[in-house]
Amino acid sequence: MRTLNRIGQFSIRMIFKQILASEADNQPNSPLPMKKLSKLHRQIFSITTILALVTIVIISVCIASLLYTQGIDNAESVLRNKNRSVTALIEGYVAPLRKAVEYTSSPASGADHSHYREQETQEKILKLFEVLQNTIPNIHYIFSGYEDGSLLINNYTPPSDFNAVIRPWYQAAIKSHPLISDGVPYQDINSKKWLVSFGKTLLNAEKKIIGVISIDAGMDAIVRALAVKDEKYPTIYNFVMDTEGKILIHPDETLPDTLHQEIISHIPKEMNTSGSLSYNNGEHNKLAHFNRIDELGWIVVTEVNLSDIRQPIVKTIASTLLVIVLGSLFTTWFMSYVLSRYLILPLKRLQQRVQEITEGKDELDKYEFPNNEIGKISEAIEKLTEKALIKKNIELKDKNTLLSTISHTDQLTSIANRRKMMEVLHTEVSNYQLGHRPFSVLMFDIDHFKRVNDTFGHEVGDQVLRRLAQVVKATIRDTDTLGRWGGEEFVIVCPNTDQNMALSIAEKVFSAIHSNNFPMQINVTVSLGLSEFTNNHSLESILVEIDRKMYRAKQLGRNQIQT
Ligand SMILES: Nc1nc2c(ncn2[C@@H]2O[C@H](COP(=O)(O)OP(=O)(O)OP(=O)(O)O)[C@@H](O)[C@H]2O)c(=O)[nH]1
Repeated sequence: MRTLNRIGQFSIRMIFKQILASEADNQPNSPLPMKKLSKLHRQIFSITTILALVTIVIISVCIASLLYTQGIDNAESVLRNKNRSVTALIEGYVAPLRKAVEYTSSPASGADHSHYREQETQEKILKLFEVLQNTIPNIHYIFSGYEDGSLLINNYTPPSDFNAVIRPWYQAAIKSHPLISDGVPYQDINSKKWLVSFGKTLLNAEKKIIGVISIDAGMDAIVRALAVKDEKYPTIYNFVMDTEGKILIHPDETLPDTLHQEIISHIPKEMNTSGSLSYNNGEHNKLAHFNRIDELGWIVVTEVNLSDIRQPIVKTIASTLLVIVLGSLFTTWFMSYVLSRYLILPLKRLQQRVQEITEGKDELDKYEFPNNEIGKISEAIEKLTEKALIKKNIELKDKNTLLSTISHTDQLTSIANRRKMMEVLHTEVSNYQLGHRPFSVLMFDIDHFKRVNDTFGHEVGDQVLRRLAQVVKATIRDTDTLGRWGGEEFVIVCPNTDQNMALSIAEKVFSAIHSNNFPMQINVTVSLGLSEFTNNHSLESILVEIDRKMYRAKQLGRNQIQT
């Protein structure tokens, strides 16, 4: 049983492992590791497992009780059949003996026992005994005893003090008068063989008892019948007892005369009854079947240890339950697999893909949803989410671009504003520090711009600022950045540009401004300072330096470049 239990537990553990492992294996198109069970799967799995366990328990209890009842019924039927066959054999064995007793005791036999003292009668009786003994081979002795203590028997001379009247067979027959006595077992003094004796009273014409006729037969055949074993139930055991519960015949060598009161109390008193009973003989719980043969005063009992019956039943129950448990676990695993494959996996996949879409993953891995309602709904939801999100992403990107442009652009001139120019300057300083890439910074301010505003108005002033920005932007290289530093002040950042190249750019700017037609024919000039960034500079110091140079240009009469 223990081994069976261990095998059962091991198998159950293995199947549970398989069930959990199958979750990860069920992802044929899965690019993502799915080590954990999904919440939905866990819920479904626990519900199906609980249902399976409850079903297993209910089915197991039903099957176990059914198998147990059936096992006990089978054992009872085996006991009944065995008991019946032993009873029939005993009855068949003793029937001719009893018939012989009846015959020899009746006047119809031709032997008139009332004249047993006469020589002729004795000869007749002895002849009759001889014939019967030859006819029925089971007869060991056939003899008659008479009220005067004498004995009539072939081939035996009783001792001189022999008194038939006090012999047990004589007493038994007297006790049973007018019927044949019960079968009385006894051990023969000479052969030591166990014999059974049947006797009947002999009557004279006045119906007065004058003696007893007795037939003794060997019990070997009965003992052999009782000794028959059963392969299925090794402890099966037959015996014969009298109505007091005393064992008369059983298959052992000796005949114990122990009392079996515990059985007798269960056996009904009605004549010739049979049935089942269970009892404890002090050592074992027993199941038994009995058959009363009241004409013999015998009860034939066939008993077996209950443990003998229970053992095969328990084995059958255990193996049946193991099959049921394994079957149920396999069904649970299969249901889990099917649910996972066609219901939970697509939903989990949908959840991941929607998450990926919302997290902004550009390209989703290829995944084919199953061809069922869940698959179709999942596909539709995925597409819907994708569309909505792509639209939102585009809108957001546009807005971000716009925001970035606005935050880096000067509103009036549409060139870079001061914040943008600071970023450009920081980048150039970093590049310079990384690879000594030269760069130069130019700063210029419109001369007497206040007068423009004062003379032509602020609107014209704005137009001049816009035009100037256009002109300068068109003049410098694409790699150079022009920005409005503030008011009428502008900055140009020129990467890969040393002092000389910066001067030439400044001159080009000057020339472009001079040759340009500004609104209202205004003559626009600028004062410009420039510097190449060197190891001695920081961003702050170069800005201060070019500002000073620009100021000096103003001081020295404006419309000039200071390097
Ligand atoms: N129309 C217009 N005028 C501006 C703008 N920003 C600054 N200004 C004007 O630019 C003028 C600058 O004057 P100042 O700082 O005195 O310098 P300036 O008149 O150019 O003289 P110098 O720089 O010494 O040659 C002020 O009148 C400002 O109002 C702008 O965005 N639009």
